[in-house]
Amino acid sequence: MDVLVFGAGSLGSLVGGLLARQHRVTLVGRDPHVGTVATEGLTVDGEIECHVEPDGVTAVPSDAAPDLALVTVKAYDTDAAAEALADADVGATLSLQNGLDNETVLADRLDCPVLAGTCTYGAMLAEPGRVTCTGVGEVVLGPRDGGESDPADRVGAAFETAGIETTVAADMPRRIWEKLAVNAGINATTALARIENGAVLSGPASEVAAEAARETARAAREAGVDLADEAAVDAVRAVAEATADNTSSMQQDVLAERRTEVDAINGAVAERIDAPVNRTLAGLLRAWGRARDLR
Ligand SMILES: NC(=O)C1=CN([C@@H]2O[C@H](COP(=O)(O)OP(=O)(O)OC[C@H]3O[C@@H](n4cnc5c(N)ncnc54)[C@H](OP(=O)(O)O)[C@@H]3O)[C@@H](O)[C@H]2O)C=CC1
Ligand SMILES: CC(C)(CO)C(=O)C(=O)O
Repeated sequence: MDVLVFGAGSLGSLVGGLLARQHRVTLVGRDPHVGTVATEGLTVDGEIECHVEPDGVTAVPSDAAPDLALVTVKAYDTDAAAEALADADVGATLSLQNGLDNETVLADRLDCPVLAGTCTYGAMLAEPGRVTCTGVGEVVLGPRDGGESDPADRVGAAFETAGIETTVAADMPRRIWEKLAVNAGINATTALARIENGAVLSGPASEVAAEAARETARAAREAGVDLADEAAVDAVRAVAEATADNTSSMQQDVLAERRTEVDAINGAVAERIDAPVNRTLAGLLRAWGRARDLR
């Protein structure tokens, strides 16, 4: 399969690097990283180790015709990704991003099937040309409106062939909302309180995280997706237990004074329903970002 990864930072470099063990891969990202990849190849280390030689470029080539475009930019860059891919002859697009509405933004602009995905692999770009796998997880992908499709089956098989743990699922809307509940519960809470993920399992942060997840479940049901409050809260607890020592991505962003994905997570819930906890979490993080001119 010919794969173009749009947004070769941490996750895109890891998944693109793993795919490059079996497929033709082009990483679209920033220099000096993609320049190093183009000249010296890409090293994956940490929980998976390999060295591969994908192409590395800073823009979508004008003659690009990939079977798959994998979108791994931060949620606030999805519009730009859609714009950059619009003129390419793409067979199918898959988002592995966190947050809501990424697939809708891509589908509105692109003339190809858009697949939804979730990913629990952990990745960190260590230096130009080297990405660290911080956790082996799973990719779940499928049609963005649910059900089955040939493109989803083909992409799932291509991921499996490359040794990526993959499930092709017929219920992506529910899975996307459940992942959103996890991120809504854990990310902003841990970023604002400066605590590790496990600290939402008990004590004062646990009710904040649980209520943010319940509100997300309510927004899911309003959108026609069957996600029970308790399922959302259980998902938060399961991920917080499994990642107890992790610093969430949003806390890492705050500590590094980078823009966060709060608009696509808590902000997306508060936009859809009256959700006081998500509204408050989003408001505080937006205020923090505004004070630092990050958006
Ligand atoms: N890292 C992880 O372990 C996981 C991440 N995710 C999700 O995956 C998504 C990506 O996360 P992550 O990989 O950590 O983010 P990164 O910021 O590391 O990667 C995104 C990369 O895309 C680049 N980029 C953005 N716009 C363009 C453009 N127009 N042209 C070329 N390159 C561009 C960014 O460059 P620049 O910063 O210079 O704009 C950055 O290098 C997020 O939604 C995240 O929540 C999900 C599961 C795990
Ligand atoms: C699952 C979790 C909360 C793990 O840290 C995550 O996705 C993130 O930090 O963005």
